[in-house]
Amino acid sequence: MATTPMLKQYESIKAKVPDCILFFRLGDFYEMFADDALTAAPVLEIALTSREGGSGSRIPMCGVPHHSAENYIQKLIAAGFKVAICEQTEDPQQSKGIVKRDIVRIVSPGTVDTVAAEHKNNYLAAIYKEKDWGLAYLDLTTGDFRLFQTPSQQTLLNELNRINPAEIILPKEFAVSMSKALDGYYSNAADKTIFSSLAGFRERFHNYTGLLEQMPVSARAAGALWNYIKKNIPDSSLQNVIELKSCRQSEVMVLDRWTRKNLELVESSRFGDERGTIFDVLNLTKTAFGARMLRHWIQQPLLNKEQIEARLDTVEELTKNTFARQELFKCLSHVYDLERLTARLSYGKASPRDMLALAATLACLPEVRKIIHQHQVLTLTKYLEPISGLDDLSAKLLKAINPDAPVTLHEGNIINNGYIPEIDRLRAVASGGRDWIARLENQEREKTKIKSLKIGYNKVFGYYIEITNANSHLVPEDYIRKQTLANCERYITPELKEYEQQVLNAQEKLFDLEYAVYTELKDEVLSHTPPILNAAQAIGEIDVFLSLAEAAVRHHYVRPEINNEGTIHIVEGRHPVVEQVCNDLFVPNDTLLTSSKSLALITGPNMGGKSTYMRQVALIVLLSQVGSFVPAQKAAIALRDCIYTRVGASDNLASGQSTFMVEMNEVAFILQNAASRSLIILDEVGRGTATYDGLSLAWAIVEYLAGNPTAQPLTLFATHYHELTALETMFPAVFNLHVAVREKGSDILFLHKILPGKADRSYGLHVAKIAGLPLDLLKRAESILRELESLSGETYPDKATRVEVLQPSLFDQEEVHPLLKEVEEIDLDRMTPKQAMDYLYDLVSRIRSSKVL
Ligand SMILES: Nc1ncnc2c1ncn2[C@@H]1O[C@H](COP(=O)(O)OP(=O)(O)OP(=O)(O)O)[C@@H](O)[C@H]1O
Repeated sequence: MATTPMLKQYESIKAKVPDCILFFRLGDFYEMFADDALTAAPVLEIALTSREGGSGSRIPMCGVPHHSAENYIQKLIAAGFKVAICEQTEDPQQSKGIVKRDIVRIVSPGTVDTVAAEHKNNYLAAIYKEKDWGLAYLDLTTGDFRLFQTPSQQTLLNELNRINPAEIILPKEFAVSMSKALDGYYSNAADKTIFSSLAGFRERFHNYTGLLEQMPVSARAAGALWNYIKKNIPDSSLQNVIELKSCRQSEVMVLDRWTRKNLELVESSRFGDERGTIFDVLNLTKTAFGARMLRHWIQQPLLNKEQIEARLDTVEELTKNTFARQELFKCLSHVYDLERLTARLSYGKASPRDMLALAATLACLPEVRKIIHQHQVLTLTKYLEPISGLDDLSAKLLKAINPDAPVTLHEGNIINNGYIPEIDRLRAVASGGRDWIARLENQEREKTKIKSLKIGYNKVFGYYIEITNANSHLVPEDYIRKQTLANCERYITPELKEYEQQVLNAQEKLFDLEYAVYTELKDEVLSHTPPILNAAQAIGEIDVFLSLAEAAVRHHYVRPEINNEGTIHIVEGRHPVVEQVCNDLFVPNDTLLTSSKSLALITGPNMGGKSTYMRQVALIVLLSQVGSFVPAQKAAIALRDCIYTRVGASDNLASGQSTFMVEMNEVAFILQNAASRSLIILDEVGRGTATYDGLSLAWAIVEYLAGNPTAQPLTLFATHYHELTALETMFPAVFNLHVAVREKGSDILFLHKILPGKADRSYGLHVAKIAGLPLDLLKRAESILRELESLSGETYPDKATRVEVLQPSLFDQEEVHPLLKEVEEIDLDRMTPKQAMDYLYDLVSRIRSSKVL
């Protein structure tokens, strides 16, 4: 129990935020005490000390400097803590007794004002449930605020998965029932009252009454979200949040979370980040907000043909107008993150440098307009208006703010000379004062004949004259002694003090005036928030179009033709990501899916390229609906409402589901939701269970998809169950494709070419050989394979597949070539480098002349 008044004050404040680490402001530091200190010190890697807690006890303590607190706060947030910031709420010099302190802000993952990932949004989400599910999410660092409402919990989870919120608020009563579904998210159970007192929110968004009435459950979630922010960041004006948007499912393509994951749209399974994704290939944007917008576009392809064609028109024009594209790109590379700068301004966190960045960005807008005009980029003319009207503001800021302004606000040097006459005058007095002091120093040296006489300054005594003890006998009588040090004395004179007062007064007035002028400028910028955010939106879109056009040119993409006839016809299609790693070796493939031939069954060896092919088709369709050009020689794309994929094995052991269970869940979801305007990719469905169970399921799934006369989605189905190929003769919609391989002795060569008809075999054992399984094991596997095939042969729908297997053994031990033997026996340690080189030349020439190796 603390007994000092300060620690008592600490305890009473800490009691208000038991779930937070309390940053308690003491002078220039934020201190943490007791359990908070014990928890935070190791996370922040700072020293743990202790402080007198009264009655001889000591309390653990650690602290961080206030000017670098942001980094430490971020570290604690990243480690899963919430941080409450407690400031001194009165001037310590004016206060009697203990300084008043209070909590000014509670920082949690969804309410941080700085985020490291510039390409990603940082959403705070709230969920509410009545009959429907309501979702609202807001990125405080960009002002993006959206509503989403759906009757299906699965769809809600899907949307959550897409936006990947940093934090979720939900009413306490759902917290338990939702805990499994929200596993992996940072969630906060809140009191129901914050979901019901919506007056403040409704007042702020009174222009959106219609939307709020259409989406009443999401409106509640949005209101709760608003209340939560107002409570946790009471002094934020939130002026950067000006718009409320709705996310309507009917306007964008449905991509469930498995599809987004399987197609590696914005996050790859290999790296867990954007490397190796479709976003990575297309993202040539120059601005952070352009990159964030592209991320959204890729995850939300459009459904409306006119909108898609309009985007394609813009991309096409920019691919053709190379000069305009390059000029615009050059211009946008000087653009800073307008959305996040505006957000920082509205939190009162913007430094003069942020204002300069904003001004420099706005100063690029006339140039963008000029390029659009000069190069007659017709599809971009609609952006001219939103990027106009801010020139005066940027000119004013650039005139007002010193390009070398410091990060801090209270030490002057913010405002340029020549902007405000009074600032110039005060600055002249303050710096003239320094010249005057230098003159006085010389004058006093001459007068006293003390060469070492110095005039110095410190915060306690102000200006003083310092004289070493050796010269003390020369000190004039009018000097007033102020301080005695080991080898000198410090004096003042009335003249010095009088001038000091003038200088200090001028400096103080200067700093205050500079701060006031800066605040005025800041308020003026804030009053322009809506046009600035509109300009950001326009520049973001231009940036995305430039990026799509540049990617199209660099990677040789073509404009897809969008149709409503239900036909996907791709000539020489490529996988946009795999082709990047294969360079010129990628083998393009054709695709033709129509309403009468809607289900392609693809067989062929492991490693043949089946998955790559199916994903490539899905990605080409998706990119077309994003409004991007596509990797193909020609592409006619039937508009799709949704793409479903079930690719490869995945498990969700954390939620207690086995691999097979997850697979069946995903397939069930697809079958329940697929309709004629869906594209379905199924890769080796059924392989997670016993062979016959798997085969029967796969068979029945194909029948289900191909046999429905009213709703036949376009489907690509890859399988190792060769028996399924017989379905081609039973269902008119089904047709077989296979991946070509060439056999070369006991080896196989993957041609990665998709051809009509079925594959004759799987080559699984060949692939295992390539992977390096022991030869003895492979031989044994081969004999088991033959045995099994002869046993089960009669049950195969098509026996032809079996005959081919009866061929000479693949895995007989090969005779070792004499050259290899010779090389193996060389003793390299006994050779000089010259001998080794000669030997190598000889070896190469023998190999070249030999046909054997
Ligand atoms: N069209 C292509 N051109 C060049 N290389 C390709 C092509 N398609 C696939 N590949 C290469 O082959 C590898 C295997 O492809 P993929 O995973 O698609 O085979 P698969 O037939 O689905 O195999 P499995 O049946 O074992 O899942 C890929 O990693 C890629 O490097």
